Amino acid sequence: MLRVALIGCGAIGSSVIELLKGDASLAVVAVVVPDEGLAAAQVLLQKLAPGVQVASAVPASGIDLVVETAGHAAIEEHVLPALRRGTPCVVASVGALSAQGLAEKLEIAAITGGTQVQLIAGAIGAIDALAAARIGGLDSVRYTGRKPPQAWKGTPADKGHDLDALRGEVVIFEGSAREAAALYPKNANVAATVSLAGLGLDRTQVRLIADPAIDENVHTVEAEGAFGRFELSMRNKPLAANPKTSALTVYSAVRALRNRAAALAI
Ligand SMILES: NC(=O)C1=CN([C@@H]2O[C@H](COP(=O)(O)OP(=O)(O)OC[C@H]3O[C@@H](n4cnc5c(N)ncnc54)[C@H](OP(=O)(O)O)[C@@H]3O)[C@@H](O)[C@H]2O)C=CC1
Ligand SMILES: O=C([O-])CC(=O)C(=O)O
Repeated sequence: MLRVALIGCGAIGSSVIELLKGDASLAVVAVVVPDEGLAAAQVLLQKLAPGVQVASAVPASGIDLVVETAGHAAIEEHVLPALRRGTPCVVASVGALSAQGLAEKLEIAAITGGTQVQLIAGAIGAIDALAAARIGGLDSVRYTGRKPPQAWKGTPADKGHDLDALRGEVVIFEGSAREAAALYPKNANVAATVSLAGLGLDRTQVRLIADPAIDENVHTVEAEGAFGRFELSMRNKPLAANPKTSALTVYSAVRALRNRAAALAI
């Protein structure tokens, strides 16, 4: 049985706990939240997963696997120390790697601990195909993230647009994956994931769109290279608890955890 520490207990984290209930090969034994969120998390977890330890740091012992579902800041704060101690980590906030030097820090921490950090595919598919295509050489990769206006609230998109009054689609960002992930840390993790699997953070073109005509999170990837070309379009259902986040991200995290425990993984 793998003992899991979960960082973050919001929309993704609480759904992961629900899905892992009764799993014979994995048990969430600790949940890490910020100091100021400890009391609220304790109340929530008493109902959701009684007996789980609630803490403001990953316990230094008794943890076989860490999964981050918290946000960019949690990588420096919790993932790096866990890796240095030798605990493997699964990361959802892939956009954090848009900060200069963080990918290298993660690699060094994992090497120091003799372990591995895994970046999950999250809300997007075809990461395996893209990463394989990169080996033959890629010419161009374009990613478009299209979400309903409410998903862009609390982001820089608020400044230029009255999101409640949009009548048609608006391109709220156009630029590199690095800029997108840094400016939209809760909405452009997929941009970072696509870029890290493909042409890199600076050469991957990204467009982010607020579209009042949709109620799904629509992700499109167009890639071209020596392998040929592909176009992927995903229409993801958002989580009720957070319209910025697609439900598929939860399933992707659970898949990554179950694969760690499985004798045969796909
Ligand atoms: N790879 C992908 O495809 C996707 C990745 N994501 C990433 O997942 C993250 C979580 O998403 P979601 O669950 O919807 O977000 P929520 O805002 O619903 O939940 C975030 C949780 O993390 C906690 N938290 C925040 N900062 C820290 C920290 N430094 N240490 C520990 N806990 C922390 C929050 O606590 P409190 O409420 O007390 O602040 C809250 O419990 C997003 O921020 C995004 O980076 C999201 C969607 C897709
Ligand atoms: O969940 C999604 O649809 C994608 C998302 O928020 C992100 O890329 O950060």
